[in-house]
Amino acid sequence: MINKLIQKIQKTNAPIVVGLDPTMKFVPEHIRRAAFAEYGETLEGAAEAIWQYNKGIVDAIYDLVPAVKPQIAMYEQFGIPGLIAFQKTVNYCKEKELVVIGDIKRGDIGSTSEAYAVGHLGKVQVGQSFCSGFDEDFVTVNPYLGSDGVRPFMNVCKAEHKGIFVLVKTSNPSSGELQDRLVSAGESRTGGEEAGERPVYEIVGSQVAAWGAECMPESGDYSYVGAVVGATYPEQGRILRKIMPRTFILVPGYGAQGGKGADLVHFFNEDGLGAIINSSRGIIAAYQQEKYARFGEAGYAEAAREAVLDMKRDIVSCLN
Ligand SMILES: O=C(O)c1cc(=O)[nH]c(=O)n1[C@@H]1O[C@H](COP(=O)(O)O)[C@@H](O)[C@H]1O
Repeated sequence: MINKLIQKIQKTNAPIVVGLDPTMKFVPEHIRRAAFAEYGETLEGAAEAIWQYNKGIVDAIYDLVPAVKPQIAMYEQFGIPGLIAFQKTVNYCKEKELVVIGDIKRGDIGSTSEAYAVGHLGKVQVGQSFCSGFDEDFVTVNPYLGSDGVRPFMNVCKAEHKGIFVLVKTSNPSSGELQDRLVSAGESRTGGEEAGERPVYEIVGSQVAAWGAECMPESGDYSYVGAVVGATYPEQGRILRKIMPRTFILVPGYGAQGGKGADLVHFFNEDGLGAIINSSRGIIAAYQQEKYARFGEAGYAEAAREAVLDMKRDIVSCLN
């Protein structure tokens, strides 16, 4: 799957993921009205509204980008109907040949991680049969529990030719509270600060590179164990790019969180690959920004398409 993602990035010339993070306040009035007329102001009505909204966006952008990233919390807030909307969204994006990154941020003790991995990337045994659960192509993984929390995902990826992105340095304002802490690492930091101490995110990055070395596809330069590093921390991105040369980096934080094309250059390798940039609200709710207000609510999908084209111009011009 990592090679499919790379081929699609090359074909579209757009190292971009559109984040499908719907909330009711983004869904245009005409979609909400139709969904509530059919299902009432219920969880079913809300789930129908976000599914129809997503479908409009996917139809408008699927030819421009290689991948989408539905964030499962945005669907879980609507309970079981929301999860059905998540499943419909994953299936529809796959029909459109998009690579689907399920943003689930899971990670637990080994036996529980195995269930997460099977449910989202693999097949669960039901009697003599094996059935797919959500069946995304990649998922995001939280490494806080260590190797036995991550290996079940690696094992399922190996069997199913799928992939993961492991949180290394997250984009949020307080990510440094824990992730930037200097801890004893038993080796000196390159560039030499205090010998034997490294920030936690560097240690996690080294660990991700080691997991990744065990998970190289039969051909190709990049592992199917990737990393998540926020666009809001370009300096850490530059350091991590060096620590994890064969790791593909998923970079959230562009747009709504303040990341810009110019911040992203060092997330990429010399081959022009190695990173894929996510924007969610900046694309799917573009029509609510002054810049795209001319599209109006009814034109929300066209506004999303225009925002993808602008993002692509920004990133490609900075890379060139
Ligand atoms: O794993 C992620 O995707 C993720 C990691 C991170 O460090 N920061 C981060 O924002 N994300 C996700 O990326 C998306 C960013 O959304 P926007 O800020 O609207 O572009 C959300 O779905 C977040 O959950």
